[in-house]
Amino acid sequence: MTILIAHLGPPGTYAEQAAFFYLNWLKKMPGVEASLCPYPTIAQSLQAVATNQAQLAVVPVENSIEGSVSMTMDTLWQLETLQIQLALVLPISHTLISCADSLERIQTVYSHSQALAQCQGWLGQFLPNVNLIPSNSTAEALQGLKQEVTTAAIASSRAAQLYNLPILATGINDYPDNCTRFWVISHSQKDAGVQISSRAIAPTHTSIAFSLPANLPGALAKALQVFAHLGINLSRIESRPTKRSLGEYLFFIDIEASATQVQTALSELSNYTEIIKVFGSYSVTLIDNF
Ligand SMILES: O=C(O)C(=O)C[C@]1(C(=O)O)C=C[C@@H](O)C=C1
Repeated sequence: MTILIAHLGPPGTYAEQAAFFYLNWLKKMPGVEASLCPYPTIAQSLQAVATNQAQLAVVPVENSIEGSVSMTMDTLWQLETLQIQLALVLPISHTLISCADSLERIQTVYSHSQALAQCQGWLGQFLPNVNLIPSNSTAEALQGLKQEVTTAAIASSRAAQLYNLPILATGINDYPDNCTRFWVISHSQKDAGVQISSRAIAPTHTSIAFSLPANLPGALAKALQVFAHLGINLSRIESRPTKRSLGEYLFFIDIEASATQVQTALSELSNYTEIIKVFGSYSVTLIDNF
């Protein structure tokens, strides 16, 4: 069987780069066949796994400059059956790609909203008067550049090469150590083979999310104290609207331990929460060979 890996497309996105790294890693295993499968949105990549069109999805979760990728968190909460297998950290270096012969000629810049935000200081300094237009992905933003010389896009130098487009400026992200964390996601019950391949490395992190039974003083503090009392470190906490009513939130938490190590904490946590979802335990790998 060929393992299909869903990712945000078209070819040339950072998500494809992370998925490609994982594909090469999987292919080193005897008898494993795998190929990449681009989808127009992050939500559709995750839905592809939930509906068994693909066995894995590689999706962005968090960026060191701009923070969480809300589409990933919201979709993971909504889809019941997904599980994180592995985290991949990809260094991100953005380039300005355009057929214009100088910055002065550029009127419009397209890119994924995360990439536009990661370069907002540079854009403010060098292209203060252009229209900034968000696209579904950095690679999608490259479509149409050859026809329209007053436009530019922010994407990777790899994407520029792939589509044979000229680079006008490199390293335009506002902070040089820019990196994005991706999750490799599988179906929770299926594809034991895929799960085992990622589990060869001992899990170091567990990601969960929960809602609270009522918006009362100390409700979140009581839930978090469970971890504090047991001496368990959290590496991230994010809130997202429940979408049920204004001011009501879901809390997404990354715990620095595997689910088996924090079993007591998770069962105690259920006393203070409404719904808890455990998204999985996994290890973190840095992609440094691109
Ligand atoms: O548009 C892409 O190339 C993506 O892979 C998406 C994405 C993101 O959603 O954060 C991934 C990495 C970068 O942070 C910029 C954009």
